[in-house]
Amino acid sequence: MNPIDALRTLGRAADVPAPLVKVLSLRKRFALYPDRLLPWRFDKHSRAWRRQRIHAVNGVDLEIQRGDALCVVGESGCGKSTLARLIMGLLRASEGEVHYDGQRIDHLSAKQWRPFRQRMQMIFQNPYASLNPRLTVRQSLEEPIRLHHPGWSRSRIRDRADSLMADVGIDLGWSERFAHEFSGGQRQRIAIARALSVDPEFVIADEPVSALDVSVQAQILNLLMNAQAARRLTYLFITHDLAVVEHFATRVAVMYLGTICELADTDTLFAHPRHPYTQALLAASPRLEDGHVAPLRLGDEASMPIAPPSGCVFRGRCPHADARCQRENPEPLALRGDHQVACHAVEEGRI
Ligand SMILES: Nc1ncnc2c1ncn2[C@@H]1O[C@H](COP(=O)(O)OP(=O)(O)OP(=O)(O)O)[C@@H](O)[C@H]1O
Repeated sequence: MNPIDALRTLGRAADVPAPLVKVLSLRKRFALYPDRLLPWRFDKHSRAWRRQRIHAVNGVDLEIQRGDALCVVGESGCGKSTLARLIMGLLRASEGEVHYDGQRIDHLSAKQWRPFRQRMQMIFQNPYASLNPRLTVRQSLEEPIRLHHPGWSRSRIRDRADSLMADVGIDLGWSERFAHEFSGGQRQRIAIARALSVDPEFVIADEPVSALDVSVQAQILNLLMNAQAARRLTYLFITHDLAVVEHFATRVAVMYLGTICELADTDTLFAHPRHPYTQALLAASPRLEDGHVAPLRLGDEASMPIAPPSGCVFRGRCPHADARCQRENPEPLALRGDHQVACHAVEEGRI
């Protein structure tokens, strides 16, 4: 049985509700030099010519249940945004599958994607990415409503835009202004209103507050949390800020070099992190000055997504790595409840 079929069987056997989003063995490789004809390099270890590619997402399995606020954390370049774009159909996967509400969506055409565009929306770090500078706020909000509800009257569309502005705290008197006339926080409110305008059920927010002042960040996070409660949304939330994770997430996936090394509900992850990388991340976070997690220094030999090493991708920086870690890629190990960790040292009880 191939690994994807094995995962499917596992999913059916478990007595849990069907996930809203399911990702199976997902991989995305980018050409390193897309403009070069021969992006090959001689690998002296395997004594073979290898095509140089960036392994941005390198075998991710993930389930998101309805009502989850799943935060994906990890350092810059570990593949968080690529994972989000693959799920949203903005990028084609090199391998693996994405399922939404029981239907496979990773291979659909643009036309087949259309109903999912209404159900799945994305909020970006830079709201300019989703706001057309030539449209007023009202036009920005009315455009997607009109597109997804072609039968609606002008007054109904207008009423919906008004109520969205009220929901996100944008004064109705400003509805004829353009995006550049607003502050960063207000622009993000408009981008959120635009994403919510089509009544999605699943929202991916890619670092939605990291470009904002700290004082504004909490307001936007509260807005997103209130929207989740009022509209029964499911979130995939990408961030590198652990304070945001603790405030916002119901579950956390920790990513390292294209793979998920640990996944748990938020309380468990902060109270009992098991993967050495998660422990290092938490130790580096100011909130843990009370010595809750022993500080852990990482080795320097960070691996590159261009040539991920054999075995565990974290082994070059891990103080617990041994010969098995060099050889074998660790599979996710189920601990208590929903807690999963991919680490040989944890599996063998060495840490
Ligand atoms: N279109 C692309 N072409 C080539 N390489 C890409 C492309 N998009 C992403 N990458 C590479 O893939 C890897 C993962 O990038 P990605 O943006 O997903 O990481 P990230 O964790 O979201 O980082 P950050 O937090 O800095 O946004 C990086 O090495 C990046 O340079």
